[in-house]
Amino acid sequence: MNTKQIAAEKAVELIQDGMIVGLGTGSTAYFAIQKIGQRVQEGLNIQAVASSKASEELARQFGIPLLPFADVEVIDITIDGADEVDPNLSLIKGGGGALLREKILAGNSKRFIVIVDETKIVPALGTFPLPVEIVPFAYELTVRKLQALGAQLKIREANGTHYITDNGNLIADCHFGDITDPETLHQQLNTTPGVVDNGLFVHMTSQVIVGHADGTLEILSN
Ligand SMILES: O=C(CO)[C@H](O)[C@H](O)COP(=O)(O)O
Repeated sequence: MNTKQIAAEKAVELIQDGMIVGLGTGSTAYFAIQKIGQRVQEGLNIQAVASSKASEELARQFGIPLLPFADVEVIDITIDGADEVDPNLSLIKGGGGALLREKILAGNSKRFIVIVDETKIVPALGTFPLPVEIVPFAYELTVRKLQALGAQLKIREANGTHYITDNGNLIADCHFGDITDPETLHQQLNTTPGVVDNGLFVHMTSQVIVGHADGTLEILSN
């Protein structure tokens, strides 16, 4: 079992009968979705909501019952990966492009459990480029505003053209150097016209489950 899978399967132990479960996106979340599917086949009675079309598809493949968002008041637990985790358990997410829906799930969850391998634990956020979701309309202007905030950025591409999120938007992958005050940067970004949301998750994490290369697990919480 690899380190991502160890962390993912530990997180899935927290799921109990009757819960509404938020499904993250990415290669670590994949292992969680797979394990949830296995538990459902063994009789676990839950319903789930997905943070991306890809995870929705996986949930279907693994036989996990999905719930329309209109029917959800609150999610009991969301399990998701991250690109970086700092000592305050602030995160960079969105490497897989699903940051907006992931944040909606996390923000509507009683518990937001982050699953990572040890390489994601950093002293300060910012080595991984911060994904910022921006609307296609006048995106060149939005890019200039982001540059004025200090970003060196690239518009994400896939198959030789702009990468388009599940919400029909673009992603600007932004380097700001070390992000020592994620709360302020989050606010600056999300008050920039044209920005839909950004991949900083501040004061949202309940627990981080870290898989180490030697096979051990570590649980971080504030
Ligand atoms: O935020 C995400 C997707 O938008 C992922 O959780 C993040 O990119 C980590 O991915 P992985 O588990 O594949 O390393």
